[in-house]
Amino acid sequence: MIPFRKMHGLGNDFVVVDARKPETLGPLGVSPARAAAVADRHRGIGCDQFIVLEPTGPGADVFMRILNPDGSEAGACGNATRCVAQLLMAETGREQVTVRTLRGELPCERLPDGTIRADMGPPSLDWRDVPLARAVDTAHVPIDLGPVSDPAACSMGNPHLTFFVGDLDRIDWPALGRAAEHHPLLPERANIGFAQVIDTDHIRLGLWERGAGVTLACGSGACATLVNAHRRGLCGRRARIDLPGGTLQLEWRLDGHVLMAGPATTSFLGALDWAALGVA
Ligand SMILES: N[C@H](CCC[C@H](N)C(=O)O)C(=O)O
Repeated sequence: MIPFRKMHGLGNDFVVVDARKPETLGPLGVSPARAAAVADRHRGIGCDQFIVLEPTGPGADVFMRILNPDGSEAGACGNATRCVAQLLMAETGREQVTVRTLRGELPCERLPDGTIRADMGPPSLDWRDVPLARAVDTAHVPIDLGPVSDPAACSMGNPHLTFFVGDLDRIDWPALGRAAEHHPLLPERANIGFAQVIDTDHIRLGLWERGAGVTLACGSGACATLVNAHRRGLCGRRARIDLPGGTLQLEWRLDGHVLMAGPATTSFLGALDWAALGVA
C-alpha cells in the first residue's frame, strides 16, 4: 500500500504521493495509466491532478511532477504548488520553501494570514513558447468560437488562452472551453480561461483545464489571466481573481515574476494499491 495525501487549493484537488524514496512507487513508477486510475472519481480516488514528489538537486526542496486525469504531464500547477509548499513547511518547520517543476524553481512563503504565496516565475509571451502553431501576436490570437473570440495567450510553464467576456453567466464557457482546448493553433492544447473584468483590480474567471476539464480553480490560469488582462490594458499589475472555488490574490511584479497567494488544504490521508486500481 502506498500512502497518499488528498489536498486541494480552492477545490482544485490533488492526490499527492511522496516518491522521494524511489522504491515507493515500485518498478513501474508513474505512468499515464496510473495517473488516470488515481484520478478516476468512480473507480479510483478522484482528483484533478495526480502529484508525485520526487528527489531534486540543489536550489529546491522537491521536484513536483504533475499529471492530468488524461495522463498528460504539465509544467505548472499553481494550486498544487501551494499545497506541496504547505506540506514541506510542516515537514521542515520553515516558512519559506522552494518547489521545482518542469518550468523551474518556484519559491513559496507562508503569509501572516496563513495563506501560501508562490512565485510562479515570469510568463512566456512569444508564440513559440506558448506554444502556438504559427507566428501570431499572442495578445490577439486569431481564434473565433462565435460567442467568444480574440483571446490572448501566454505560458506559465503550461499553455493558457484567455478569452475576455462581458458576463460569465451568459455564456456556456465549459462547452466553449472543451471546443477550444483542441484548436489547431494549439499544438500542445491549452488551458482555456474565460475572464470577466469587474474592475482594474478584480476579475471573475471560469476555466477549462487541459486534460482535466472544468475545475473549481486553476492557479496557473489565474496567473495567465492577470498577465493577459494587463497586456490588454484591462487591469493593473495586482488583482483579486474570483474563481468558482474561491479567490486568489495575484501580482505581476515589475521584475516580471507572477506572485499568486491563496489557501492550501489537506482533506485526508489514505493508502492506494496499484493492483486494486487495476494498474499493477
Ligand atoms: N491542467 C493543467 C495543469 C494543472 C493546472 C492547474 N490545476 C493549476 O492550479 O495551475 C495543464 O495541463 O497545463
